Amino acid sequence: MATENEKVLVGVIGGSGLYHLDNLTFVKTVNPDTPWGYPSSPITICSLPSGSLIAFLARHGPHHTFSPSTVPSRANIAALKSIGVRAILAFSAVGSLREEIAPGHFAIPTQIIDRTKGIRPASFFEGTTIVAHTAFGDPFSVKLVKWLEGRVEKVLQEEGRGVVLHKEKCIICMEGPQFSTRAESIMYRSWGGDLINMSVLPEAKLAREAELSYALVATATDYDSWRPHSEVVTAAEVFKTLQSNADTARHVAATILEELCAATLQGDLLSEEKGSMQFSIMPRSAAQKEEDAQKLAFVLPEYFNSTA
Ligand SMILES: CSC[C@H]1O[C@H](OP(=O)(O)O)[C@H](O)[C@@H]1O
Ligand SMILES: Nc1ncnc2[nH]cnc12
Repeated sequence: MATENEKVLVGVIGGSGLYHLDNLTFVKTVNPDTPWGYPSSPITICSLPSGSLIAFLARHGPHHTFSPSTVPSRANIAALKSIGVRAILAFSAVGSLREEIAPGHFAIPTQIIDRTKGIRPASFFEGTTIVAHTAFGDPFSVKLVKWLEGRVEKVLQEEGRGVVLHKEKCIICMEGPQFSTRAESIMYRSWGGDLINMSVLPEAKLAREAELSYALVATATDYDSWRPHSEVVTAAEVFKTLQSNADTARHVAATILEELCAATLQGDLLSEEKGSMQFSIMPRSAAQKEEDAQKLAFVLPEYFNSTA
């Protein structure tokens, strides 16, 4: 029986350039076989100085072999939940759609515009006989975002490299793998987009379905392609800031994870998501297949009793 300290309540998802964390003691790796397959990388369990455990998962795999469209997000989220994770701190390399968000700056978005093309499985209920409609008006955990804003800003200020944190921003999630055209980039700005990436969806949707608190720390690598007299975004441009952003992200994680584990253990950050699916799942009918309920029990044991 795991003690409170041994529970892995916090998961970190690393994006492009962020394939490991620093200043943690390696405990073990686990690779849960979920009804949606294996996660993109084995999950590394590490301990913090207090003994609290965290789980780290590389979104694109340890050797970056999954493109944004092929990341097995259902397996990733289900695997994290299955080992006890309740709150996810995700990192992502993003393009900036605003002059004031310079490459090297960080942002914690509060809204998302979905420009993926429907080719990524985006629901645990997809392909089953069970229907659910999940609230997603606030796509990130409001409490976790608020909790992070002050802390991440403080770490960045103390670090002294002038990394600015932007708050209350809207992120466009595009399909990729190609970057946007100039016309698309300009259109996204007119829609109110501030940031752009290829990875926050369906990750955030699935975290919500799994009743996990989820927030994103977006690390700006480029200005995308909207600036009239500038070059368009290229991978080479992104790579210029990817490494230093990842170093800063590791520093942020190393500084706040201890307190994040404690807050998660106390349940302070989880109250919005916990129980949120109760009225999202359409009432049981005889037409719902038992095998589907068993599959969903892996990620939502609260509502589906597994008889497997
Ligand atoms: C390497 S540029 C495009 C790529 O970078 C971002 O990945 P992640 O969100 O995992 O950091 C972006 O979403 C694209 O997937
Ligand atoms: N400009 C951009 N568009 C989409 N995803 C990105 N990730 C980093 N920069 C990006």
